[in-house]
Amino acid sequence: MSEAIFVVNAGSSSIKFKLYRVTGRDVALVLGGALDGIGTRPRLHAKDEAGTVLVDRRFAPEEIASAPQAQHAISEWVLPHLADVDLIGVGHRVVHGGPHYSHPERVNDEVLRTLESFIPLAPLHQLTNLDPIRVIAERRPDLPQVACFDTAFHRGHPDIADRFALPSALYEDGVRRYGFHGLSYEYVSGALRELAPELARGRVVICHLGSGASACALLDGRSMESTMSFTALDGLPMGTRCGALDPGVVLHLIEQKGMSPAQVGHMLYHDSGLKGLSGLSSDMRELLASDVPAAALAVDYFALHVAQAVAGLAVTLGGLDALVFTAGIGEHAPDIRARICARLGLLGVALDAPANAAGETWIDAEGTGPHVLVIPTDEERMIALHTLRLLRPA
Ligand SMILES: Nc1ncnc2c1ncn2[C@@H]1O[C@H](COP(=O)(O)OP(=O)(O)O)[C@@H](O)[C@H]1O
Ligand SMILES: CC(=O)OP(=O)(O)O
Ligand SMILES: [Mg+2]
Repeated sequence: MSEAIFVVNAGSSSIKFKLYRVTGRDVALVLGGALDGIGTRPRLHAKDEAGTVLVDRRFAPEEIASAPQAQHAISEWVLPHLADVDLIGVGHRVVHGGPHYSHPERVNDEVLRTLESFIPLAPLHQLTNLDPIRVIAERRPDLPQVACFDTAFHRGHPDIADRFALPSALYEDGVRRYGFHGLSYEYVSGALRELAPELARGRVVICHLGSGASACALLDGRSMESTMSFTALDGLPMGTRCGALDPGVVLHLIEQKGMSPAQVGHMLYHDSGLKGLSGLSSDMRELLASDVPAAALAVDYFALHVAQAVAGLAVTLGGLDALVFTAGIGEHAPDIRARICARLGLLGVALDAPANAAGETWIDAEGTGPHVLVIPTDEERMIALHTLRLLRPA
C-alpha cells in the first residue's frame, strides 16, 4: 500500500483513531474508528473509506474501564490492518502544549518530558494523550511521532486575552489563558473559509460543544479569545466539568469543608457540569430525553452559559458575522442550538427552524443578522495534515 499516516485522538471519554493514505500534499481517509464509552458502555467500532463496517464490538464496563485497556483493545484490532501499510508517521492530539509550543512538534525524549510536566494541568487528557506515544516509541522507535496541540492555535492571542487579573509574576511563570480545542477550531475555520471565504475573513464565534465544551472568537481565521483558559475546566459548563467558577468556592471547600485538593479536583473534573447539575447524566442525549426537573435545569444552564459566552466573545470581536456550531452537541442537538440562539436575539441571531431541525449547514433565517452554521469538526484530519506537513515540508 502507498504511504500512510496513523492518527490517535484520545479524548476524555473516547479514543478515536484513523488511518490516512498520503496523496501528495493531502491525505485521504482509509479507515476510521473509535473506542468510546470507556468505563460506561465501551464500544469499539470502525469503518473503511466506503463506510463498510469493519468492526462493531461492545464490551462489559469493567473490561474497558481505563484508557490503557482501551489502547490495548484498539492495538489488538488495528495492528493487523497496519501490517502491509507503509507508515511514515503517527500524529497525536496532545491537549496541553504549555507556553512555548505554537506549532506541532516531532516527539523526542525531551519533548515528551516537557509534555509530561503539563499532566497536572490537563488531568483528564494529557496522560491519555502521552501513553500511546510512549507505547509506540517502545515498539517502533524508528517511526516519527508528531504531537499536535490543542493549545497551539491560541498562542497568538493578544496579551489581554492571554492574562488573568493576577500578579504578573504568575503570568511569567506560565499561569496563562492557554485555550483548548484548537485543532477543532483550526479545522472548522478552514472549512468555513472553503464554504464562504468572505465570511471567514470576518468576526466569527465557533462553539465546540462536546464532552468538553468551549467557544472561540476568531478574526480572519485567527483565534482572538477562548472560554477555556489555564486548564480545560474554565468557561462553559461541560459533561462532567464545572466551567467558570468563583475561585472562592475552591477555597471554601478546602479551608472550611476540609476537602483535600485532590477531592476538589476530582469533583470539578468528574462530578460537576451537566452530571452534577442534573444528578443524572453527563450525556446531553439522556438529559434531553428525561422529564426530571434537574435535567431540564442542567440543559437550561448549559444553553444560557453558551449564549452568554457567545455574547461576550462578540464584544471582543466588536460584532458578530457568523456563529458556528460543532462537535457532538453542536452538530447533533438542534434543540440545544435553538435554545442558545433564542437567547441571542439581541445580537440579531435568528434561526431558520426547519433548516436547524434538518441539520442543514446554513441554519439562520433570512435577514440581516449573523449567519449561523453547523460545520462538523474533524480533529483527526487536521492532525494528519499537520503530521504530513511537519514530516514532509514543502
Ligand atoms: N444526538 C445528540 N443529541 C444531543 N447530544 C448529543 C447527540 N450526539 C452526541 N451528543 C453529545 O455529544 C457528546 C460527545 O461529543 P464529542 O464531540 O463526541 O465529545 P468528545 O470528543 O469530547 O468525547 C456526548 O456526551 C453527548 O452528550
Ligand atoms: C480539551 C477538551 O476538553 O477536550 P475534550 O472535549 O475532547 O474533552
Ligand atoms: Mg472532543
